[in-house]
Amino acid sequence: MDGAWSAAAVRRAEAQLMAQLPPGTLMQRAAAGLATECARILKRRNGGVYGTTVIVLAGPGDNGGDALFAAARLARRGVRVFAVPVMGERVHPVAAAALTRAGGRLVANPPRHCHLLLDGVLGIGGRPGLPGRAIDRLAAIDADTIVAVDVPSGVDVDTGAVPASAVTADVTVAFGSRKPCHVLGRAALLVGRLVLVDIGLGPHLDPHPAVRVAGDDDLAAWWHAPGPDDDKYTRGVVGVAAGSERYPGAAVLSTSGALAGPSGYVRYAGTAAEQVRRRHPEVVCTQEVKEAGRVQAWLAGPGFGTDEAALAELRHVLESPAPVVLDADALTLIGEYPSVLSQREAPVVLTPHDREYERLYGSPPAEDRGAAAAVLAKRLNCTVLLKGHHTVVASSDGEVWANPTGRPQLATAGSGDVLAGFMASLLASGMSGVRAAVAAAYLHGRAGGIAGAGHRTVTASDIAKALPQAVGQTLSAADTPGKRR
Ligand SMILES: NC(=O)C1=CN([C@@H]2O[C@H](COP(=O)(O)OP(=O)(O)OC[C@H]3O[C@@H](n4cnc5c(N)ncnc54)[C@H](OP(=O)(O)O)[C@@H]3O)[C@@H](O)[C@H]2O)[C@@H](O)CC1
Ligand SMILES: [K+]
Repeated sequence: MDGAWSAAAVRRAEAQLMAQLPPGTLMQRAAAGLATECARILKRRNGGVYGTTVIVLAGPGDNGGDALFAAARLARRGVRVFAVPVMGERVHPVAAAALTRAGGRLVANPPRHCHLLLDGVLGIGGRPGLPGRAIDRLAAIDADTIVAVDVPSGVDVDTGAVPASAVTADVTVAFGSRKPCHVLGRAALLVGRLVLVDIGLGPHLDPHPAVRVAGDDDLAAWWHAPGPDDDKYTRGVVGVAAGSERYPGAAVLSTSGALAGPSGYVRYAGTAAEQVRRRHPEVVCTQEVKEAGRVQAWLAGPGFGTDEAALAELRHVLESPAPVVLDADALTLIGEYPSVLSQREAPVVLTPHDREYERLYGSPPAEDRGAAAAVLAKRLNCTVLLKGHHTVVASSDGEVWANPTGRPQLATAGSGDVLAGFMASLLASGMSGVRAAVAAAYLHGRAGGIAGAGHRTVTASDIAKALPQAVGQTLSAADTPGKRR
């Protein structure tokens, strides 16, 4: 498991490491990594480094220091460097002197165009918002590529909120570890491509990051691969209570998601049985939840309706001792009748988008989306998957996960139905609520990437079809592909 560490946690690790090293070593490691990435970009876009133009927006702290030292390295390779102090004359004095010695210039008025702009205004010491001069300069300079140093300046580093002006980067070169702003909220949209430079901080970082980020190895370790003694029942039976006469497609799509998961058997209960049977002959269909027989996990909600019949079916699902995923209309019903959840002891995963969150919580999610998911999870004693361009999962005891695989193509009608069905299958196979939510978001995002490769347009059915390939790619990429049950 990887993660993102808060500014305070990074500073604690930095202090431990710095105590073992000569002064300035970490900044030189950071600057070397940054200069290497900049040179790579300049070479790719311009065929070479020599003769290109780089402008540095330099703030008053060490973030500006990193940028100036990196720019000095580039100046020594023949780059024309112009550094603009954006907080009066306050710049890192040693780094500024190094740049001048290397042939770079500190100027108030840089050229209007550059091949690469280095955003060294604010790093982990920055408060949200940009100094006025940085805003003016950003507006006046036409840069082919903007590279943010450590974080895009102006964002709230620890929450990913962007309450005021901030830099929009093409590439962010981060030192030592990810920070929450790289993976959460609107800030994550400003990061561009994230490049991590190892400066030796790893062994000194707290083992519990502020935000967790799953990878292929986690997914493979959590995945329940069938063993020789398994049958369709022991692999887990998943029940899907979804769809209605008006919205039969939701039933078809959520069963498609469930069929792509690791469980061995999918039951469908609802009024769209005919459509489900026609599309998926392997699904066993009944009209009502209480006729469905035993399952190891339920999904309730997609296309379900919010009338009395739907509420009665939801109550039947929640009476079951199996874990449940509640999605779409089930969330609206929970918002209206919160007491239906109060007797629940088995795990519940809720999958709200922002409007559904508001129905459940009473106000829209805060810009700190990790905290927003965590407060709802705590209040309702559930796992919460808060959908967005960077989906977040929170457990009721405050664990927060950011999904690294999402992409805008996933915002298509029915995509959430597929996600919810797939997640229910993971739960039925024996995964915990949090892991099922994290794994489902991860693989669904990857499936969206496969389905949308080459800028193809993507439908929810395409995502469902791509899920088995996403599972295959993820398990094959990991060191230990799936554990035996
Ligand atoms: N940690 C590590 O392991 C390593 C860290 N390294 C680097 O150090 C960076 C952190 O540097 P840092 O601590 O000097 O803080 P930084 O972000 O440059 O700015 C603080 C200054 O900005 C000011 N200021 C703040 N907000 C403002 C605002 N909104 N508008 C205007 N001004 C504002 C604030 O002034 P104040 O207002 O508080 O007087 C203060 O002077 C880190 O991101 C990384 O790049 C690497 O070199 C090596 C390893
Ligand atoms: K920055």
